Amino acid sequence: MSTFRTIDDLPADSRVLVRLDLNSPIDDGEPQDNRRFERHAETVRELAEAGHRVVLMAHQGRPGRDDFTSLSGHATILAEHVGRDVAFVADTYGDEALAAIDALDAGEILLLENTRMCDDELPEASPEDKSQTEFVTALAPHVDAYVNDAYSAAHRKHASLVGFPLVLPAYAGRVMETEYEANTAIATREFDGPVTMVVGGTKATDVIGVMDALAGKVDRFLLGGVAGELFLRAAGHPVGHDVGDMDLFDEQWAANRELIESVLDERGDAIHLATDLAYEGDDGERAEVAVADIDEKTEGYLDVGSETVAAYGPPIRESDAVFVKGALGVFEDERFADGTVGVLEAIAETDCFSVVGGGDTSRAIEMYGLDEADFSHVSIAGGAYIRALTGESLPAVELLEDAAAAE
Ligand SMILES: Nc1ncnc2c1ncn2[C@@H]1O[C@H](COP(=O)(O)OP(=O)(O)O)[C@@H](O)[C@H]1O
Ligand SMILES: O=C(OP(=O)(O)O)[C@H](O)COP(=O)(O)O
Repeated sequence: MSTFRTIDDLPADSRVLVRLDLNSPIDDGEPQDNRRFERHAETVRELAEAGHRVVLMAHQGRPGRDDFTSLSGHATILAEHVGRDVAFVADTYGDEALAAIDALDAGEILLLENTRMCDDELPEASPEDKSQTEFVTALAPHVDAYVNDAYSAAHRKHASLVGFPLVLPAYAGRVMETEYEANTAIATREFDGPVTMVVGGTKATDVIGVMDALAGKVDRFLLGGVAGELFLRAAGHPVGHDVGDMDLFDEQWAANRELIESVLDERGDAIHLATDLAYEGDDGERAEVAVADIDEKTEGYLDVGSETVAAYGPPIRESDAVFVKGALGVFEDERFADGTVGVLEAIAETDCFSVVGGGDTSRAIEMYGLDEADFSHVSIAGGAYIRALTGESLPAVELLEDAAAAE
């Protein structure tokens, strides 16, 4: 269990500054509703119903990228989930923001503008340095307490995450509590039987490092997605090359080749690779090929094949714990969802401890009519989740623990 102070410990009638992670897919300039809104709404509603004055901070995208937008649309979506008005002010810590904070009544909710629109937020620096930025010194006197609910951003040393806990009493929100407990389970929990990790997705560079770090804790890895093809390539199969204007494989192969080869060499018996792959045939339908029959890379493979899906079922059913990071195929296209849905269905049928992580992968659960209740935890974190799996501590989480210990 964590040693946080939680929102249960807040003094009555507090003016609270709450850090959420509402970072979302942006389509046509508009944020798309997703699990992050639904989960954070619980913390926000509880604070407002308790009579606190609630000031929210969050980020969206990064300067220079297409997904770097204002949070005004986020306020609308969040309000629907909370069931209360969420006011928005297009300012981070200037006079307009401070006046709006001061004007809040008990139970009212205000969302400030994208924290990354303020220069003090982004460069990573120590909590001490961040606590002395104008962003933090301007906002802190206008509130009584700081609540961090943004577990999924807790690996970043940004002002809104690490600056405030040094100058305000700091508490964990409900999402922080539940994500922390479930995601650190693999580092702290002992399992009686085998532990399996399903590894896929596109961010191979992230997960291959995690596979190496978890080698002593995970009994078997079931591979698919981009990482799966890179391991097949290391095993001598001509797959895992970029076709056309793809940019998923070659760069990640160059960056990780040595690590992949050494993980395969040392832990080969624990690593299950696809024996067949799926691609788009000439008729536009799903086609499959046995890996052993692939002589040269001409196709872009978009899923593991049906023989592989069938082979991944038994190890999942025998497991005491299963952790998923990344999809086994391009599940957004129904033709290539078999691998991802197949492993999620196998997990849902067992009563093992299971965590499904990653914003993208977890979307497959509702897309294909699976029941979230059949998994122990569906995480809204990606980068923070895989760091936690290795036992790496997250700076913003550490500060909450320090705040509780110093009480
Ligand atoms: N073979 C593949 N080729 C291209 N994309 C893939 C492949 N397999 C899986 N994907 C994509 O990986 C995405 C999820 O990857 P990633 O971002 O690493 O995971 P998450 O967001 O769950 O943390 C999915 O949206 C899926 O379309
Ligand atoms: O969405 C996030 O991370 P994730 O994609 O790893 O889940 C967090 O909001 C962190 O965002 P960042 O990776 O732009 O710092």
